[in-house]
Amino acid sequence: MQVAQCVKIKVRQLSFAYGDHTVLKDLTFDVQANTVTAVVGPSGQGKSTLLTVFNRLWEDIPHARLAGTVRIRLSGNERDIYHRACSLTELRRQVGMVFQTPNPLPMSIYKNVAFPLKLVGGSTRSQTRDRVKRTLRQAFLWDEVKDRLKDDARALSGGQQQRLCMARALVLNPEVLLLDEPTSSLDPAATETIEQLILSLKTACTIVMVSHDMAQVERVADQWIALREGRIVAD
Ligand SMILES: Nc1ncnc2c1ncn2[C@@H]1O[C@H](COP(=O)(O)OP(=O)(O)OP(=O)(O)O)[C@@H](O)[C@H]1O
Repeated sequence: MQVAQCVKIKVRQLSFAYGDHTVLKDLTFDVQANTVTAVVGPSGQGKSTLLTVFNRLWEDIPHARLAGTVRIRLSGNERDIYHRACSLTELRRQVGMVFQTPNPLPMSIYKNVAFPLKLVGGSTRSQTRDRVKRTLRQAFLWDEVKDRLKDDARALSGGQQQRLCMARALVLNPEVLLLDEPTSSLDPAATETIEQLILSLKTACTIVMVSHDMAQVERVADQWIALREGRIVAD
């Protein structure tokens, strides 16, 4: 059966500047739902900046400004994420992010994944337990940590820490997952596991990832956006 494609993210005439340094210039593109889109290009071209546009993470940076529109289909409705009616808390729940260097919180493996649920509130202890277990399975980590859930998360290997961070981002069921060079600090085996994980997550969410590694992009991405001097180029 053919699954109808729908547009998840609609970017129109997006420009972005830090003070008088314009980093993104007049970008227009769509991201289809349940796909992996890679953002590629040389260093300093605005790839990480573009990711932060999708969850408004840049907004506290002094003198940073954005023009154009970014619409994301969330809970079935297309939303202008910069409209004042769009709640930042809700946006951040639905658009998760994982960074280049794994950043586990200084607490147990279990508590790392349970943390966002605790912040949001409303889950019983057994609901939290079930959700943490399900998410650790989804992040390909359960079998490796099920007997040491109370251990400090910082004792895990780099690859395990990154999968834990993916689990922490996934536990609230985000519709969009932003990954900023998620494997750049990992060895080839850990990288392969994360790539398998990314592919498996396509059924659950739409992924936008920054990568410097074109071989990786070929392996995991359905489309890519190449940035050069702030514009999209066709390579
Ligand atoms: N908070 C900030 N304030 C001012 N300028 C910034 C800020 N963050 C990034 N920049 C500048 O914006 C430009 C784009 O940075 P960005 O990190 O988005 O690029 P990138 O393509 O992700 O780079 P890399 O591949 O090296 O991570 C760079 O010139 C950078 O110095």
